[in-house]
Amino acid sequence: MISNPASKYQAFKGVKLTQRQWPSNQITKAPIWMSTDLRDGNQALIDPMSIETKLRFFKHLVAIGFKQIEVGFPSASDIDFKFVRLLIEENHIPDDVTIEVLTQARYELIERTVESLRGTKQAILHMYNPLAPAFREIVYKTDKAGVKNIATQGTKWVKELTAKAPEVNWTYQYSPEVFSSTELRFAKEVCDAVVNIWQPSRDNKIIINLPATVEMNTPNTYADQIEWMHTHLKQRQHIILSVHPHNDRGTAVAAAELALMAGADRVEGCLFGNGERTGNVDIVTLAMNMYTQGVHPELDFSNIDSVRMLVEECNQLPIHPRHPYAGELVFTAFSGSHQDAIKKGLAVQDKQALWQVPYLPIDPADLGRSYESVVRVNSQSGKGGVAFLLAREAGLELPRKLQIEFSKIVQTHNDNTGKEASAAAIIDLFEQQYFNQSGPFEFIKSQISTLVGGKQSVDIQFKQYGTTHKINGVGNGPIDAAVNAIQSFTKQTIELVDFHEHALGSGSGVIAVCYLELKAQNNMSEFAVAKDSNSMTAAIKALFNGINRQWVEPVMQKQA
Ligand SMILES: CC(=O)SCCNC(=O)CCNC(=O)[C@H](O)C(C)(C)COP(=O)(O)OP(=O)(O)OC[C@H]1O[C@@H](n2cnc3c(N)ncnc32)[C@H](O)[C@@H]1OP(=O)(O)O
Ligand SMILES: CC(C)C(=O)C(=O)O
Repeated sequence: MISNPASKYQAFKGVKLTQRQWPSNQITKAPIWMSTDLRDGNQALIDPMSIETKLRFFKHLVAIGFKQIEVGFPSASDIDFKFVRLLIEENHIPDDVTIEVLTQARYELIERTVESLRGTKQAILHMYNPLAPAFREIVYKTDKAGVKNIATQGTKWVKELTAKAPEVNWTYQYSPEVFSSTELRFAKEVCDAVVNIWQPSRDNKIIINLPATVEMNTPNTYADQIEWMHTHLKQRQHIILSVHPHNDRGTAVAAAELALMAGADRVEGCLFGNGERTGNVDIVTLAMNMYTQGVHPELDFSNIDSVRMLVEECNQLPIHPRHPYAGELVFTAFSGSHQDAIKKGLAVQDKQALWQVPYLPIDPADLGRSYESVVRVNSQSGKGGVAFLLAREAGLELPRKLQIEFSKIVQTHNDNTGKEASAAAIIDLFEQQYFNQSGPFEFIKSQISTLVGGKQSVDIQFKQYGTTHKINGVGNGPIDAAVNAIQSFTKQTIELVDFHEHALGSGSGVIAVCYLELKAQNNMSEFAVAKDSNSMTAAIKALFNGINRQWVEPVMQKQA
């Protein structure tokens, strides 16, 4: 990089609008979408698509709901010519879909383009030529009149040659290529001249497409340019005003959105932003942005993963895991505070109509994504995420203090491995730590009976270091009775701080999970957990798991 970029690059000068309207406007309906995946997208691929791949992609675009699809540049490539013929001859184009093809403003190319479309019901013939100063001077070695003449002469040829194929209902589209860096008054002059030659009407509008062939400045500048054209073009009522933003500065989506606010009726782009250099505007993001504002985009991305897989296969290019709405990781929170907020948000979401889950701008289910990947746990995660996974994957509803206790265990595990802990690994850790707590005591069975006067008596059979013992205790309730029995055997005080239980499963397979908060030797509390088909047995088993934990841990600490 150079120390003074101004010696090499100049700031782009936008149009001066004093009364701009677009900042106060809102997008309230879907635009006309045009997918150029099979043309602009295809021309930017390392290996352009075969006819079979194009057909597969085309069918998917139709299924998504595109009504206008640019299918190629038939005068340039034999594959594209054959593909257009195949679409027409094998009847692949639904009545409500119009195919579009691109051509340069050269007689023989327009002629071949018209030939490719013979016999179709309707078609958009799209002609382009660049108008911008650098192109005039460097590429065409001509002046404004020279490039204007290419546009007007080309339009006359289009008119003449399409008239020879009257079976087709023709729509003409003209693109002043590199509009984004063309003098606005000149772009208008050329577009007005083209419109004047074509003679559109209310029933047969012309498409004037204003490409940001190279994105030159902040999106508000493009919006100003579009609003200026929208308010200055002659015969605006006979024009469909279209935009075609590229993403050189990474702001194509914003540019398209502001352009719609500025008066554009139509957007050309590609799925996931494929296309020349940094790509065309990403129609998926644009559409889903509208959806999250309550405006239906009239495109169906309710199975976003299938669209992503199709596009990856056809383009042979990967889609970034953080790509908006579609990336593998976009609904995943690793960090503790995000997980906590998502967990709380999802817990109350069922009770309300409006989507309001913190950190998730859209319900993954609307895109056919599950909640499975919403929370993943690594060393950045907190108790919320761990508890969320245990609840979702194992049905375990941990009391808050146990969430804190167990998340420290998970944290240590993750710090040691330095890796993400899968849901299965977390469940395994929980099982080892709480359900399968080994130690000197092994619960065998228990029996509870009610004494005269209402007190509870419990008989417990267990092993200690392999020797079977039978004990009895009496208390105000079965757990109290069991605590008394164990205390008199171990000669240690067991202090029960809190008790939680919940059912797990349903029908005849339902079991109880019991969580006991016990006061530990260090005066801190510690949890003991167990499950059983009988809820009281679960509680007594939990007591044994608890004394095993308290017994074993000091020994383990000594060994360590
Ligand atoms: C921004 C965009 O995406 S535009 C679309 C770009 N896509 C493509 O180019 C893919 C398909 N294109 C091709 O395969 C080829 O360009 C073809 C077959 C159409 C033409 O190939 P060639 O005849 O070899 O010409 P080439 O593409 O090199 O074009 C250069 C010539 O066409 C002229 N030209 C370029 N664009 C246009 C245009 N839109 N209208 C009229 N003339 C044009 C140039 O001035 C140049 O003329 P010159 O030879 O007198 O200097
Ligand atoms: C042909 C035009 C619309 C184009 O692809 C561009 O300018 O990027």
